[in-house]
Amino acid sequence: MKRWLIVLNKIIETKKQEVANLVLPDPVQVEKVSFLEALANSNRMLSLIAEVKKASPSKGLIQRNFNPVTIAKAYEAGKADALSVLTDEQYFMGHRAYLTEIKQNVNLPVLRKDFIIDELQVEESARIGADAILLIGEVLEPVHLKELYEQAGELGLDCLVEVHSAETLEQILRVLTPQIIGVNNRNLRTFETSITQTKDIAPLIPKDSLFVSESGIYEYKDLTYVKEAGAKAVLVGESLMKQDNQQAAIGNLFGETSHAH
Ligand SMILES: O=P(O)(O)OC[C@@H](O)[C@@H](O)c1c[nH]c2ccccc12
Repeated sequence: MKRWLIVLNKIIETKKQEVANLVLPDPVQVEKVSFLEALANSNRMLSLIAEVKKASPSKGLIQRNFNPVTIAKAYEAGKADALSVLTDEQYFMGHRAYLTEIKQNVNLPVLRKDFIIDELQVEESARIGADAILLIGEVLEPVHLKELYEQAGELGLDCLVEVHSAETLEQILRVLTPQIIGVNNRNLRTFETSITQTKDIAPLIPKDSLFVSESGIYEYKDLTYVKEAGAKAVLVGESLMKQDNQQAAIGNLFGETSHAH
């Protein structure tokens, strides 16, 4: 078996251990900002969730001199609508402290990007200052996903419900109509990435759900492709992170003339 095929299973094993050892931090005092509203009210052709991501299992180290707050501020200056912050330590070199520090320094709503499998992590997300969490359809049983979704709602957190395949989305829609649905263009088991996934799944997205296209978006023509397919927002990490200046990187992606150097 190819090594990458077992990465997702390994990540979930790690998460189970983390949950078993999890000590809930004291809640931080930060201002809540609506993730959903920020995405619904963008001035751009597509709303942008810009991701603070140091490394990943598929790409390795993306940015060497990584300072999460500096990046988040540059994304804010570049007029991102929301941020996604990786908090997984072992596979993405993230940290929950990064999310808290960003919330203390930036006014954009922040999504906690991690592999959430347990109620305790939802509570933790609220305490560290997240405005939203990611729930992954390929990782959670639909009924459990719905429970976590409802718990998040009670804590004032929005959920980005992510799916890769049509089958997963169909199963989820039997029990829940998420307000925000993300199609991950990357298959988390093979790492194969193609934005055609967004177009293929688009007909299944309920009309009242905000449709996000995630991963593998590199240039302006990718934006027009997913917009054409019906997406209202994009989640972009690597292509912004690998450039020197994240503010300019947003301008480059959207084809705006940027004077930032
Ligand atoms: O770096 P990219 O290809 O622009 O992708 C960003 C984001 O979609 C990706 O990091 C992601 C989507 N779903 C995930 C689930 C877990 C970890 C990471 C992810």
